[in-house]
Amino acid sequence: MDFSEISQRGLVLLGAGKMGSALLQGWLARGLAPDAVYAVDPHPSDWLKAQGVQINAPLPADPAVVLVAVKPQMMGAALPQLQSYGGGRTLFVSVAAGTTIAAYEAVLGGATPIVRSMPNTPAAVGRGITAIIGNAHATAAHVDTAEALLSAVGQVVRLETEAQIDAVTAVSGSGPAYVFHLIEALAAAGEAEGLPPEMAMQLARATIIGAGELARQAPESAAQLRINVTSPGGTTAAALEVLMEPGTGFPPLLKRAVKAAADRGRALGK
Ligand SMILES: NC(=O)C1=CN([C@@H]2O[C@H](COP(=O)(O)OP(=O)(O)OC[C@H]3O[C@@H](n4cnc5c(N)ncnc54)[C@H](OP(=O)(O)O)[C@@H]3O)[C@@H](O)[C@H]2O)C=CC1
Ligand SMILES: O=C(O)[C@@H]1CCC=N1
Repeated sequence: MDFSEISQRGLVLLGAGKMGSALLQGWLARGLAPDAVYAVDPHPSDWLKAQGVQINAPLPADPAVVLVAVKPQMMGAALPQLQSYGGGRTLFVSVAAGTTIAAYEAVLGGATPIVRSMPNTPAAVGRGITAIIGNAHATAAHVDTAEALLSAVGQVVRLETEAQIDAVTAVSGSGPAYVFHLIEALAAAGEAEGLPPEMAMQLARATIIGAGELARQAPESAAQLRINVTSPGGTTAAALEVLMEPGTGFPPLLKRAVKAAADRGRALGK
């Protein structure tokens, strides 16, 4: 990405926790000058302090971008300090779950260019996926800038409507937690079948990583990759009979889980 405008005008990073830091790491790796970044965070981490960015310093008058990465619950306290940037040349990019574009516009003014996004934590290793949607005042160039910033940590998809973001949050935003829980549950099941705990965890972790990498590289669909593991009358078929059981298997369970997450996202937005 060409960071020249951000280098000249600066980027304010509001909240340098897990997500803010993952993004910052991606930008710095792509060549953004550290001193163009103004991080605002009440408790800067040692990692942040070592990056050479400005931390809780006086903010620039006309930053190119404000990236909002505080928890939705902190938004009410955090956002008003940036109100003076509203309605001007500054692009706001939000990664917060549940905070709507309308909520930003209520604080910053309707004429503010805003891109709402939903990334996920694999961004920390450059393998995230982020969905983005701009408000009426976000030009194509603004959305391109947001996409460039977010693609520093992985893939980016563009949404057609803001309403889709609650489903995105429930699938890919929260999704890494489901996969980590799958590792935990698979390891525990291996222990129950007699494996030592450490070995069960090693096997479960390597299996999720290996299957994920195969899903990334292989041209086949996920369904075909599943079929490739499944010998007729074999062990996988026995397990899949349980996991694909109507009413109790993975599909209805994940449907309930994803719906709960999407409902929570919608509730946070009220
Ligand atoms: N974690 C995830 O998987 C994902 C998170 N998100 C979204 O990203 C946002 C951040 O989440 P995450 O990084 O996990 O949370 P973190 O708690 O790790 O980061 C939030 C940071 O904001 C800081 N903070 C609190 N109050 C203020 C303030 N007034 N001004 C500036 N900074 C402040 C916090 O400091 P302190 O801890 O000291 O209070 C913390 O360092 C959330 O809105 C979440 O919805 C989106 C996608 C995925
Ligand atoms: O749990 C949350 O609310 C955030 C949003 C997606 C992942 N973490």
